[in-house]
Amino acid sequence: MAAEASRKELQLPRIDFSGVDTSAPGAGQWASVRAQVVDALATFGCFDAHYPALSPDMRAALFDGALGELFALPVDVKRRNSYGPDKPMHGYLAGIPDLTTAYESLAIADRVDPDRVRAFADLMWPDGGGNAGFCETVHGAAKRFAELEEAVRRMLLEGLGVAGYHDALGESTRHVFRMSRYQAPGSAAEGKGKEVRYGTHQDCNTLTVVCQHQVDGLEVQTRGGAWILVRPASPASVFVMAGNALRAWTNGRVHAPFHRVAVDGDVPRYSAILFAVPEFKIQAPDELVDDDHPPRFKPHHTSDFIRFCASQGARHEDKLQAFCGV
Ligand SMILES: O=C(O)CCC(=O)C(=O)O
Ligand SMILES: [Fe+2]
Repeated sequence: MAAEASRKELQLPRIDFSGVDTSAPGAGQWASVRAQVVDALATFGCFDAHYPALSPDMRAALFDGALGELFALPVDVKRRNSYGPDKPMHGYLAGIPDLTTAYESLAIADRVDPDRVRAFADLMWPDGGGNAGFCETVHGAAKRFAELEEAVRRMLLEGLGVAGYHDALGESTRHVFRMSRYQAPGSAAEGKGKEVRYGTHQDCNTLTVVCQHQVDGLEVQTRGGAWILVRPASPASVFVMAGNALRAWTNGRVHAPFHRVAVDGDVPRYSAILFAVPEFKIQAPDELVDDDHPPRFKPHHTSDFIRFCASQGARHEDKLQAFCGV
């Protein structure tokens, strides 16, 4: 019995979005997928999404083309990707004490529209004629990530009986598209083992959509404390995770899992991630607060919480609770 329970816990939910048209909420398999989404986010705070709308061609162009070109740029060029000291965790990241090692990433912030992607490319390739191929690839892929994020958010709010908030939240949600590279430690033959490249943390935002390319490495901790390696269920998989902003806004209905990235072998790992960052005040709606669900977190702004988290480094502790727990 106990063995059965632990086996069950060690399987992360897998949800098939091939029957969902993100531009037609309610149609097709929407209702049955919604039930799975609500259950997965409440229980695990994450799930594998089979999402063929992000096609093999798009993935190949993104990872084999655009990201390779981007990371080949000199570090001083990549450092131009900054949104200022007031917005830590938004632009170029590398070697953050206690958090990342042998890792670097760049991010396009605020929206994933063509203008933002072009502005980013102009910064990286000022003499390169704007790098139209990069822009088309990155915008096309990021849009698909954003469509899935919006559909998942809508499903969750519908499932919790608070769908009326969806449009207002969407209007003040920004998307940050982050492209990451994790250096390979070296092969076992050279005596190298697994190394943590991004330390244990919970995301600060509402929802995160991660696409790992070829090399796995994302590990998620269950509520019970077990660590699970996220293995994409299919080549069309992406991974969806809830962050502390969604946990707080839902008054704890949604779980925000601790996760980390550890890699081994001699092939670098690349991932592309879309973070949905709320600009609205994080305050659980009245419908989600009652005698059975007393308020768990004080109202706050995510930008303040992000600054708090950035000042703490990677520590395996409940930062949301420390920041605004009731
Ligand atoms: O690269 C990944 O798979 C996830 C990295 C991560 O957890 C993050 O950037 O917050
Ligand atoms: Fe994360």
